[in-house]
Amino acid sequence: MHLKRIELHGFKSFADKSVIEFQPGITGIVGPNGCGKSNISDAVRWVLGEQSVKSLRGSNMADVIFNGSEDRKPQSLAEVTLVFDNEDRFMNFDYNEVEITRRLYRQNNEAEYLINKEPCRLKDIVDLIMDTGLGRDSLSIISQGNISTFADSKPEERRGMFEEAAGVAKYKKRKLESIRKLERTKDNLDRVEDICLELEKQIAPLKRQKEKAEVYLELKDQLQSIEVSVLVKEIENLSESLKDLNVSLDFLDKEKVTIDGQILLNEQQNETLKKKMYDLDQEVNGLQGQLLTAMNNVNELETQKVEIDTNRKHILENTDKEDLQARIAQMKAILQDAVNEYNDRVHRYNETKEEKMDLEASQERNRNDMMALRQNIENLNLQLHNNRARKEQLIDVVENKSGYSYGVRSVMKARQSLNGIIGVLGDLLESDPEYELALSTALGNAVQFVVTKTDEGARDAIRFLKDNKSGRATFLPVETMQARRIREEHQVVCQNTSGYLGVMSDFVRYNTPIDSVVLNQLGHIILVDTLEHASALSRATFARYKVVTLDGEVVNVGGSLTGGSYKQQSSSFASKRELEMIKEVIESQEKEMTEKKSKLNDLDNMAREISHNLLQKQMSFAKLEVVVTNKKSDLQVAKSEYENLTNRSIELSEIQSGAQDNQLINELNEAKKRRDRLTEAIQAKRELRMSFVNENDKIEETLRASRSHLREIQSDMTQKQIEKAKQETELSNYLLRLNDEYKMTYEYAKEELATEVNMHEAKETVRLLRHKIDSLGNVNLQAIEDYQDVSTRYESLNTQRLDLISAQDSILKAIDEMDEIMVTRFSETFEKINKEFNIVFRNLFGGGRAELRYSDPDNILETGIDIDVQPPGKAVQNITLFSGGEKALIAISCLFAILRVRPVPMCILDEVEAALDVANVERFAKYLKEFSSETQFIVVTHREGTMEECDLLYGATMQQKGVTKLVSVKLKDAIDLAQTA
Ligand SMILES: Nc1ncnc2c1ncn2[C@@H]1O[C@H](COP(=O)(O)OP(=O)(O)OP(=O)(O)O)[C@@H](O)[C@H]1O
Repeated sequence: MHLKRIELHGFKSFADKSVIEFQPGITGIVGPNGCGKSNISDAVRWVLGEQSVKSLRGSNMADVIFNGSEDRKPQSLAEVTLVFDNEDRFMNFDYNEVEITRRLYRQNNEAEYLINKEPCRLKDIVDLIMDTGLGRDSLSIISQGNISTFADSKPEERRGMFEEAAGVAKYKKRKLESIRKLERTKDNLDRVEDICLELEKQIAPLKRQKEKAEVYLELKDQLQSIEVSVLVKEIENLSESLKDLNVSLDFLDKEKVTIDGQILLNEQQNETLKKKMYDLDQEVNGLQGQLLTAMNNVNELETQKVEIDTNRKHILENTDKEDLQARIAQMKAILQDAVNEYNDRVHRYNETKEEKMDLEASQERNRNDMMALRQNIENLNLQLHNNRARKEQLIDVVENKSGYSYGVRSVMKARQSLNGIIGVLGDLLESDPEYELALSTALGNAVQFVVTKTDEGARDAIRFLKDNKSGRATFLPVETMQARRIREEHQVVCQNTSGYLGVMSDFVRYNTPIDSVVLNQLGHIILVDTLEHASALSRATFARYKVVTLDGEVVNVGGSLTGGSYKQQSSSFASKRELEMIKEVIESQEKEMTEKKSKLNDLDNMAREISHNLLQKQMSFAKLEVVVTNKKSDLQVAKSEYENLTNRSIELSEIQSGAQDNQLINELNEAKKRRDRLTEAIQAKRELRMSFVNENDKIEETLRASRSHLREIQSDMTQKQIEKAKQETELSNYLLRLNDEYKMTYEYAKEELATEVNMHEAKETVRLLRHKIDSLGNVNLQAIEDYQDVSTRYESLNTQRLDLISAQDSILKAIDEMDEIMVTRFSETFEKINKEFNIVFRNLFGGGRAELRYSDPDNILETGIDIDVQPPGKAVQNITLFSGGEKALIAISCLFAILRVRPVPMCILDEVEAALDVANVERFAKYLKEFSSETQFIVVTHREGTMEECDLLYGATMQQKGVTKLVSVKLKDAIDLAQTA
């Protein structure tokens, strides 16, 4: 068996589909670093089932898929196929050629495995190659890394290689499977034993319960056969008795209804009588009330009569009629006086009240006026204060020239000592307010120019400023200043231009003779109304003149424009005018203030007067209130006395005429008649009521008899109903027992089972049976069934348990056998390899000796492998103590020793000889050659010595960046290629 070819597509740097053909013997793969040589051994390893991404030099499995290069996009799938020649059936597979394929998709990380293009599982591939020596731990793929770590590995890590060589891997795998099976069997056995134990615990009590239940059922059968008959008989007897009871109850019920009716009738009669008696009582009460009133009336009238008689006698004896009339007349006059006085005081009272209210209103008005006036004065005061402050500011500007420059102020201060100073131009000129802004604009800085009479005066002043370091100023000497004017032709143009108002010098007034100065400064400046007109006029006069507007905008000579808003009106003309104005305002405000203060004084005096008057009025009003009350009471006394006297006069007249007497006697007779009528009516009603009382007594008698009879009937009925309820309960209990205990109806029991029994004996038997059943205690009828179930289950599980024990024994036996085989095979192979190792070592090292050792000789199944070597001329040392090259050579010795004992069909050696010196490389290559008749070698190498022994050489290149391409090369080219590495 040998590897015929590898087909790669999308695997690592093999982006394109590549087919690498191999043949028996040694195939060398050479090429520069990083060109993808080792990716070939990765590909073989991957197809043979490698699952460790670390072994494949990646961080996850998708790293094996071509992930793109500068010019190539990544691939979505990696696929590698190994094609083996199997004509010798070395692989246990009945085909001459065996293709093993592995694929991996990037998108879902899904893997696919195929054997001869048929999908299969990874396990199938692993099983297929298991006995071929191509397994994971075999020597089929050995890299430089394996070689260098061989020496430094722990003894246990080296064991895999020896196991593979001894062919114990499959036993190991089987043993592992057996152990797993054993564990599963043990688990099952434990589970079954647990259940058995549980069931054993249940069986004994269940058996006891079952036996008890069977006794119970037996007794229950006996009981049923007797008790059913007893119950049927009882039910029959009770049914008969209940029938009789129902008949008696019906009869009693009817009788009760009759008596109830009678009682109801009597009660209604009684009620009617009572109602009548009640009505009569009400009527009698009413009549008695009337009688009482009538009797009182009679008494009163009789008393009056006695009083009248006594009074008449007294009056007639004591009263003088003429004297009475004189007193009435006198009293009438007093009364009239009292009325007049009262009315007079009331009138005065009302008048005073109105005056008081008027005064209060005046006081309120006065208060409000004063308050308003005070507020007014305060406001005026504030304005005055502000205006005075502003006046001070303006005086400072206008009179103290604070707005002027230091030089101008110095000159003006010293004007008396200087020669011919007329004044500051701004102070000398005046204009109407509407032209002030324009004038100020027209003058500009010239407003501060100092006008002198002569040139000499100006020079003197300049000298003065200079000498005293008092600033600078500009001087306009009247004597030398030249007038400047608008040319005539331009004057014509101006007059024909709209908005033209005149030449600025025409809009100023001045008292001193300074014509030349005024014309010099203003005679050539034109005044117009608006900026538009100013621009038009400037254009019309070729921008020769300065044109100003009323708002202070300017079109300068040459045509430039100046304008905008002023922060505040600050021209000296305006200040002067404002100062005059503010002085007038202050004067008028001061006058107004004096007037207002005097008015406030008047109001204050008035307030005092009102307060005084109001106090007077309040006091008068309080006095009058008392007087009116007194007068009113005097009037009432006089009135009452007058009325008494007039009443007495009328009374006297009536007594004398006798009218009063006759009327009283008539009234008394009428009252007596009424009293007698009422007494008769009351008597009649009382008699009628008596007859009702007698009738009522009779009905009550009947009622008492009826109620007593009714009570007897009710008591009888209650007895019978209790008896009936008792029997019904018994009956339903019997029926229930039939139903509950024997699951049958009364009809069924009577028809099918009941027999004639001696009730006494039967009841005794029932009692005894029941006693026996009760003494059984709790009975679990389910136990019979449960016992059956549990014991059947127990038997089945017990059988399973025995089967599992026997299976466990078999597995243990098989494991022991496998262990035995593995120990034998391993130790035999180990001994052979050990022998060969010594020989190969001596050949490669040119002498010395080497030995393999078990690290744990007592446990051959798990022992690690230690190596002791003694190169020629050196002491025995452990492998870890040698140089890199020596370690590699020892590892290679071991490799060849294993190959001698257990040749593998194919072996990939990836730069294993890289660390050897030239002489050792040659020895290594010779060994390869020696083994190549039995083993196919694929050698990734950079070493010439190795290349020389190769039967076929491939050069790996990356003509396209990042993509590996393999081409067949001659030895010379191969050496060149390796040298570019
Ligand atoms: N998934 C991948 N896609 C594309 N290129 C990959 C992928 N995995 C590895 N490579 C490339 O493979 C190259 C390494 O290949 P390899 O290790 O086989 O080189 P080498 O010829 O054995 O080098 P040396 O002689 O140095 O051992 C690197 O260039 C790496 O970029």
